[in-house]
Amino acid sequence: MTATVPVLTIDGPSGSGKGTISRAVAQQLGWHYLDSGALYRAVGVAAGWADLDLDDGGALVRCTFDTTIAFDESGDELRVLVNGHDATDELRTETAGAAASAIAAIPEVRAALKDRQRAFRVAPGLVADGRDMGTVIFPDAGWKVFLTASAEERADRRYKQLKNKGVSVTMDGLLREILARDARDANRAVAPLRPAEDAVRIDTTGQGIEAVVERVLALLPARNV
Ligand SMILES: Nc1ncnc2c1ncn2[C@@H]1O[C@H](COP(=O)(O)OP(=O)(O)OP(=O)(O)O)[C@@H](O)[C@H]1O
Ligand SMILES: Nc1ccn([C@H]2C[C@H](O)[C@@H](COP(=O)(O)O)O2)c(=O)n1
Repeated sequence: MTATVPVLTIDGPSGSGKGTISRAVAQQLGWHYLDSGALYRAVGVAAGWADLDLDDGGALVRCTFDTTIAFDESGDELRVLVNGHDATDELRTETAGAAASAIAAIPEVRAALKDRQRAFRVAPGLVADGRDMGTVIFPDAGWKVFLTASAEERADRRYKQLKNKGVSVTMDGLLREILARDARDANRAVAPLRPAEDAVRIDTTGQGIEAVVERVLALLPARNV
């Protein structure tokens, strides 16, 4: 019975630290981890490979059904295979993020990915990160967190992350992209980015990663629930 498997959801805007915090918390708990954004990014990348138009909703829905997405957790880093190809690095680009955000506004795409996300709810537990984990995918989750940080700090985090990878970017450009993605994710008609009513909101502006991990872990009364 999957509904009895405990779930912690961590939603929030781009760069709020969802992935970093979720992975660390899942590791400490020994739980599984769902990076739901990777599914939307994978469809975006597959659509790019097939040269699909991001305005062609029908083709994007078919692409969602046709795209195979597999997570390989055997190494140090989580690898994502899209249609059998390791697309991990391509998935993390700003282009893939923007495509994912556009595709994610199509209700049929969201519906097609629902069961794939719920299938991650496997014992001993799941930490799920995204935009609608607490509101739509796992509304019965035992713990819900909504992470935020100022747009400037999120752009700064992304700047440092990309610079470390040798990617040439500007702060102004990143800030613009973050604000545009926030607006698209929060204003779409279906499953918009917003905190669940019962989510604990944590503003991570000026807070280090370890402090945020501890705050999230402290929400779970017994850490081996
Ligand atoms: N509390 C924090 N303080 C400082 N840096 C952080 C913090 N949380 C995350 N970071 C850093 O910010 C960058 C972005 O974090 P992360 O990828 O986890 O964000 P995200 O919310 O999952 O973003 P996206 O939705 O775009 O995938 C990473 O380089 C990460 O190390
Ligand atoms: N649960 C989710 C997860 C992601 N998306 C969309 C919107 C995001 O801008 C894009 C990329 O997500 P990220 O990898 O940055 O977390 O995918 C969504 O609509 N719902």
